[in-house]
Amino acid sequence: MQENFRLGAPRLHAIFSEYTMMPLCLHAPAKLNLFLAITGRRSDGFHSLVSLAVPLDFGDELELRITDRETGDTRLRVEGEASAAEVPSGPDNLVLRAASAFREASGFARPVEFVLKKRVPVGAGLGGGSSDAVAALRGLNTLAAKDECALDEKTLCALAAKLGADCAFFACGKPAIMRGRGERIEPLNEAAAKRLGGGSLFVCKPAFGVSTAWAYGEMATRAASVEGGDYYVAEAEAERLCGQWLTSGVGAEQPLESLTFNNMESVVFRKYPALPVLAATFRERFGLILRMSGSGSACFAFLPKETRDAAANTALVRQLSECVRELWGPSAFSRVVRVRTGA
Ligand SMILES: C[C@](O)(CO)[C@H](O)COP(=O)(O)OP(=O)(O)OC[C@H]1O[C@@H](n2ccc(N)nc2=O)[C@H](O)[C@@H]1O
Ligand SMILES: Nc1ncnc2c1ncn2[C@@H]1O[C@H](COP(=O)(O)OP(=O)(O)OP(=O)(O)O)[C@@H](O)[C@H]1O
Repeated sequence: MQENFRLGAPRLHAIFSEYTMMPLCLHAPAKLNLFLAITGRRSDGFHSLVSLAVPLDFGDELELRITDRETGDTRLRVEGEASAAEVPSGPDNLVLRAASAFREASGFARPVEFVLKKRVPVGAGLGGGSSDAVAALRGLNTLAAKDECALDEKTLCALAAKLGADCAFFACGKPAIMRGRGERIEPLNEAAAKRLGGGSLFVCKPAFGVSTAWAYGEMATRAASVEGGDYYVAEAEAERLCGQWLTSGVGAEQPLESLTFNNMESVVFRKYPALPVLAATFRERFGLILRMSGSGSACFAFLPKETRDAAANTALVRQLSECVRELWGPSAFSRVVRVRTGA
C-alpha cells in the first residue's frame, strides 16, 4: 500500500495518459431540408428562410482526445471516404474554428487532437461541415466538464449559431423548423417527428458540389432582376406550406413527398442541368419526386411506403443507384438513409 502510495506520481501519470489516450467518439449527422422556402433578403445581407430540417442516421465521425503534449493546443487529421482532400485540415476547417471559439468562450486550455472521419459529401447541402463543428463543441464541452469549465446548454447553442447558418439546427439535434437566417429553431412536436422517423429516403449527389454562398448570391441577383419579380416565397405562404408537415393526416392521406419544397432549385437547377434531368427521369421511370437539399447538389426522394422495410427496398434502390450512375457518372454518391427523430 505504502509502495503504491510512493509510486503515486508515476501511477497518476499513467492513469492520466490512459485517460488522455482514450478518444471520445461523436456522430456528426448529415441533414436534409425536406422543406426550404427562402422568403427574402435581410438588411444584413443574409436571407430569411423557413425550413423543415431533419438529422439523419448517416454522418461523419469525430474523435477527440486530450494529449499530453506540452505545446500546440489543437490538431486535426481528416480521414475518410468522402473526398477528404476537399476538406481543409487547417484553421479553415469548421472543427478547428469551433475549437477556437470554444476555448475563447470557456477558458478550456488542454491540448486536444481531433480525427475527423469524413463520410458526408462536401458542398452537398447535407450540412456536413456545420455538423462537424457542433460535434466538436459538444465533445470539447464534455472534456471541459472534467476541468469544471463546461458551458451551459444555452451558451453552447448560441456559440454554435455563430459558426454557421445550419449550426443552431445541429445543436438542437432533432427534426425542427428553422427560421430567421437559420438560427431560430423550433423542434417538431412528437407526433410529427415520429411520422418522419417511419420511412427511408434515397439520397444522391453528383461528383460536383454547389457553393452555398454562390446559391444565395444568385437568389439575390435574380430577385433583383426584372424577371425576378416574386422570386422569394412570401413568409405567410412559407409558414402555411411548412405547417402542413405538422397536421395529423400527413403520411397517410397526404404523402410526405407531396410536401417537399425547395425554391433554391430555381437557381441551382438552371446552372446545373444534371439535377433536373435526374429529377425528370426519377419521375418518369419510378414515379418518385426528387428534391434538392439546402443549396445542393445532393437530392433526395422518399422511398414508397411498400418498400419501407429493408428487404423490399433492395430492388428499387438498386435501380435508383444504377439510374444515378447512368446519368451522373460512376463517381456519383448514393445511399439510403433514415431520419433520426431524437426520440
Ligand atoms: C441552405 C442551408 O443549408 C439551409 O439549411 C443553409 O441556409 C446554409 O447554411 P450554411 O452552409 O451553414 O451557410 P453559411 O456557411 O453560414 O453561409 C454561407 C453564406 O451563405 C449566405 N447565407 C447563408 C444563410 C442564410 N440564411 N442566408 C445567406 O445569405 C451568406 O452569404 C453566407 O456567407
Ligand atoms: N469539417 C468540414 N467538412 C466539410 N467542409 C468543410 C469543413 N470545414 C470547412 N469546410 C469547408 O466548407 C465548405 C462547405 O462545406 P459543407 O460540405 O458543410 O457544405 P454544404 O454541404 O453545402 O453545407 P450546407 O448544407 O450547410 O450548405 C467546403 O467547401 C469546405 O471547404
